[in-house]
Amino acid sequence: MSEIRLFVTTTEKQAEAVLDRMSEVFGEEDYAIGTTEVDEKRDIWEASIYMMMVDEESVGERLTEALSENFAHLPIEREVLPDIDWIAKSLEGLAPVRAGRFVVHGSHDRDKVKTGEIAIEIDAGQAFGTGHHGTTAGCLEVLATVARTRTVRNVLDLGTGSGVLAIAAWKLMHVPVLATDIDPIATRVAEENARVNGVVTGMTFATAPGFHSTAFSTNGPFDLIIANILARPLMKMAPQLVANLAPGGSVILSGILAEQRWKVLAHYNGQHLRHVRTIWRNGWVTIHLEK
Ligand SMILES: C[S@@+](CC[C@H](N)C(=O)[O-])C[C@H]1O[C@@H](n2cnc3c(N)ncnc32)[C@H](O)[C@@H]1O
Repeated sequence: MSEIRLFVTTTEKQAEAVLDRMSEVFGEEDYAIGTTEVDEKRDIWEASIYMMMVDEESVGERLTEALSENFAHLPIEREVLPDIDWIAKSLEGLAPVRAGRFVVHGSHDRDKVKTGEIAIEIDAGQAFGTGHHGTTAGCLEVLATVARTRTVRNVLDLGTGSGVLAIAAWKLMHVPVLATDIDPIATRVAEENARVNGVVTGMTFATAPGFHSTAFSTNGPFDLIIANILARPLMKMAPQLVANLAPGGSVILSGILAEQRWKVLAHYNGQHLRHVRTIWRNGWVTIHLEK
């Protein structure tokens, strides 16, 4: 059965206000809600709620009612989230990607893994993260360095997508990993990918926008936090992210365009993190910071 996203498009400030209203009405129920940046320069954001098609009518009516007082001018839009097979088809045949000691490959390329490599099998699917994007590859490269040079007892992968980074961290360090995403489909795909990659224990999954879940206090604070999201939400989340970081812990940030890196660094320096290293891949930067 298809999954549906109902959303409104507005400014960041108003999207946050809509999100608060959605939390008041749907907060106790099992629907994922969240805001997403669409266009940073023009300040266009979406506030969304996700549900299965069977619940769409009742959620739609309650959402219309909830937004009627202060947000009636924002039309409620609808998206049917695409089926796995459709996306998988368009990405079939992708070649394996190598970063640090990792090789991320599809199931059709299992035989291309070389001795000594850490293989992560991810078939292109509904969640971001086949290793082909400069941000994912950048995170894998920095992750390998952090694992070699720092003591890491637990990891948070915020915005896990396909789960590729969480699986990489687990395979490399064999420590508990919390993998979260705002998108319930991603969380589900990540869990399935973890299973395919032989992760049997030690990995926890949660659907949550930002740090809005008890999973963070239950599993944290973390020695390593990886967040490959986008510059704007990363800047906004800086205080919460650092609050969930253990003393001496490392942060790997990505999803940042080269020209945005100074702003992001300024936000994290403001939270007393020290810049360790920045790497570039295809116009994207990945930043390693330390508490
Ligand atoms: C660029 S993808 C990264 C996926 C994977 N970690 C990787 O490196 O390939 C970003 C992911 O972050 C999730 N995301 C975006 N905003 C978020 C938020 N506020 N809280 C949690 N997850 C978020 C998206 O749903 C998406 O799966």
